Amino acid sequence: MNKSILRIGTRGSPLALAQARETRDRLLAAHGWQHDAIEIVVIRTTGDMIQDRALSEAGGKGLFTKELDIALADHAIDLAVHSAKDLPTVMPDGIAVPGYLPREDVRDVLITRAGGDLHSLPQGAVVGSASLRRQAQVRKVRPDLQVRLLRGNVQTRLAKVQAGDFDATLLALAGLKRLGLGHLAMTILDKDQFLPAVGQGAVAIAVRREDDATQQAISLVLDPATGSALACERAFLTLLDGSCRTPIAGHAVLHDRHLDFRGLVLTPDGAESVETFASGPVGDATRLGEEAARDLLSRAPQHVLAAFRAV
Ligand SMILES: NCc1[nH]cc(CCC(=O)O)c1CC(=O)O
Repeated sequence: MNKSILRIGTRGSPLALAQARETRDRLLAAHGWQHDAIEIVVIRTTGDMIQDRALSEAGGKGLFTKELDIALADHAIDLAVHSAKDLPTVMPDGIAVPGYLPREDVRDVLITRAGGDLHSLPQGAVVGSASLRRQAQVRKVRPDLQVRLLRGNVQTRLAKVQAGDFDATLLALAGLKRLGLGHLAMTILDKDQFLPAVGQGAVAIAVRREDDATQQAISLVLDPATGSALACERAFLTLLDGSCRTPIAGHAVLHDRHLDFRGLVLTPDGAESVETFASGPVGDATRLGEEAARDLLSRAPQHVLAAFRAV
């Protein structure tokens, strides 16, 4: 056997490392390989170095993937593991995303010191989030709350709530579970009231487009149901999202061979929102997401879409 069969590239955050290890462990189990057949290579990205402003202002999602794309192209790694939520809709030339690990729970959770849901927070309480989608959905439910920028990895955000700098924050349940923090005190937010981000809870694997050997090797751990849901969600986002400056949510669920998709755009203050639904056979995943996006573009008022048109 070769000394190191596959090299997995990842960011160095605890969540990124957990996702890379899950990918490694699934590959080792699926192939019956020895532990040393896969090496994890940590790569620092521009997104990891920016802590002081919203990433949407600093240049968007590619900030978390660029250095990993370069490492793939340079043959420094064979696959890169990403949170699907942080993946740009268009990958650079030569890089492909053949699929995803089985999806974790897609829901958001609310973390507070006292426990409880958004309605239980006192008037004017301070909620921290870096996500325009979460900020807008919080303001929609509770316009009286103060929503402030809170960046950093999951542990940093939890610590800021614990320290009293913020009364609450919102996080993906998937990330907490993958970090082994699924037992923390939290309130799980209903998907109908708090629609997740496109790709939330899914781990994407990127490879060199021409690297058939690696694509063959990872095919054993990819989940087709997650792939179909993500094809629909990402088609929706691709037509709508020129930037990540617009609060946007979208989620597809597969029942048997049938996909149900729901999409949402909001104004940043949450005062207005437009929703869309699409449903059809799983083979039409991409078309369903595109149809949902066109429906929103045709029905949403001009000012709600202003951020899309600006780019
Ligand atoms: N933008 C950061 C990010 N990217 C993916 C996750 C969580 C894991 C997931 O959604 O799969 C998080 C943290 C969070 O939103 O709580």
